[in-house]
Amino acid sequence: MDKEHEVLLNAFVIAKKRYRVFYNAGILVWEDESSKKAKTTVPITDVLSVAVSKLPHANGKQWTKRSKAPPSPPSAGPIARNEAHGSLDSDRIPVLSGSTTTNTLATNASNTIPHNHSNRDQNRPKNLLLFLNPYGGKKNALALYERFAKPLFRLAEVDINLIITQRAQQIFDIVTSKSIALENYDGLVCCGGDGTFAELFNGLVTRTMIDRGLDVKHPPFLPKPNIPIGIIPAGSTDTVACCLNGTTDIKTSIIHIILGQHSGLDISAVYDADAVARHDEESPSTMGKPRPQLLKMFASALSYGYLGDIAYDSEKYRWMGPKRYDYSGFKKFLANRGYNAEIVVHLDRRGKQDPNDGVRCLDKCNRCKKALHGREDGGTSVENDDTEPLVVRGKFLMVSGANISCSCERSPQGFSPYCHLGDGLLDLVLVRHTSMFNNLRLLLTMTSKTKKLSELPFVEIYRTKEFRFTANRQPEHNGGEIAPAISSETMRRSKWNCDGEVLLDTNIIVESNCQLIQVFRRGILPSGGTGHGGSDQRGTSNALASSFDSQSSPSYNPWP
Ligand SMILES: Nc1ncnc2c1ncn2[C@@H]1O[C@H](COP(=O)(O)OP(=O)(O)OP(=O)(O)O)[C@@H](O)[C@H]1O
Repeated sequence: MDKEHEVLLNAFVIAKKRYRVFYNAGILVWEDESSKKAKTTVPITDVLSVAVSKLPHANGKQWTKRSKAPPSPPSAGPIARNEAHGSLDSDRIPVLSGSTTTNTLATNASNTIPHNHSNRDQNRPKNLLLFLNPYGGKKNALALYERFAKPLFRLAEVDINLIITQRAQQIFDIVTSKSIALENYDGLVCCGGDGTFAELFNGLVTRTMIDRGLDVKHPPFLPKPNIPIGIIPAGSTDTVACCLNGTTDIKTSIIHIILGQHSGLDISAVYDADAVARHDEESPSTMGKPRPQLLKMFASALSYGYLGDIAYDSEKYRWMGPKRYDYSGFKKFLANRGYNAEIVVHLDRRGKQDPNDGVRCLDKCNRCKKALHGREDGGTSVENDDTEPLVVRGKFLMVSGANISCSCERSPQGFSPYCHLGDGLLDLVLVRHTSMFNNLRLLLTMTSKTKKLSELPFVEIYRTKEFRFTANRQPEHNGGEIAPAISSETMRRSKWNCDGEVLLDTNIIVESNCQLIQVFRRGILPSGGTGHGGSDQRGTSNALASSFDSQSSPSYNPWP
């Protein structure tokens, strides 16, 4: 740093030690004068808010104290602050369980939200629509919001319109309701788990299809929404938040939302493979390739077999909270069920898409950057169909499509640690049905900090843009002959676990969509240095959460 350009901002004493704060070349520096090496630096762009303190310190120990109460939210206008509704939270918008909309939301372009953001000229979100799921995780999302999110949003003068959901699917219904003018918001945010986030982006992509006049059941393509979304983790697993930020720390996510940087996240779409077949048979002369029926989109993982069974079974025990996954997981582990299936996966002909290449998706990831601009590592367009199909058949304990690595607190390496957030590809993870002993190895590997699933001999991982899954079918009757009896064991089918929610359609096609949505986040820095997505190191978030009071101990959640 050039001393000449240093601007002293303040000097003060805490517990007989002298400190000074100065500004230099875009960096704020807090320095202990007795030991010039003891410095804390913050880029000016990372400062959330500046408050002038009129009360230096009453007892000589505390340096600053906010001199005034947090700014009261700006006057309401048509976005009513709901004291009138008896709400405890002045930002809260009440909704009934049957609601798909509410007349207190921004419903058309003229109902713009008044702002009072004189001290911010950066490109940060000024008003957000925030959906909170009070039902997921440990059912403490509202308490977490009140404790961590609300003060930070107030500090940063971000207007929040809060909707506390009253039922499942309500976020989807509200976001897809045309009567709400989403363009009046700088972002849509949810506070909940992976299922809540899934409702939000499924709703937003569907809304974008509706706005563009596309057929939402058989879309010719998935359009990119132009509004960023964010997640404040308050679920059971919080895999998405963990992969986006390198941590499930709630303050880190909130600060990333406030700072407003966003980047592209791949979204994988699940189509009904049977609906395609029927469509083809009915209209063989149809011009062009008929599109299969879109069932759902996912951001973390889609799993058939073991994890599908757990998702289905554990819903019955939701009252147990996150422990339900342990309980159902144990039951399904003992059952050791295998499922017959055929998977057709499209692989890069040149073998350049290696899911075990050791390259993690970190800050300024080259792979994701190139994918967005139509090129992947090999220098050719990802969109180019330079792939060949590989057919894999057998009996599987589990078949999973990982849209992201799926690393989380319970499973530090996730399904596939080198899966990228924005390269337009997903990792197909096939776990063969074997012995109970191998299942135990699988579980130990899944929860290990260092071991990877790819190291197990009964696990195969393929990187692909799409795959087709067909559960074992009853052989067709041949010329009136009676087909040989097939055991119920052979014909058994599982369910799909799609971002933690159950999907009942079995035969599906899965396709990744490169950076379909924009999410509030910053790149994850490699731990122990800087780098651009090229090293096999666990990342750490580069947010400033550590400067705030610490959250209650992180929950170590099971990993379905
Ligand atoms: N008010 C509500 N009542 C009942 N269900 C709700 C309500 N609001 C949202 N939901 C549903 O709750 C389900 C679970 O939410 P979510 O996935 O966020 O929590 P979780 O399953 O505990 O966490 P994770 O997915 O991270 O493991 C979602 O499918 C969502 O649709």
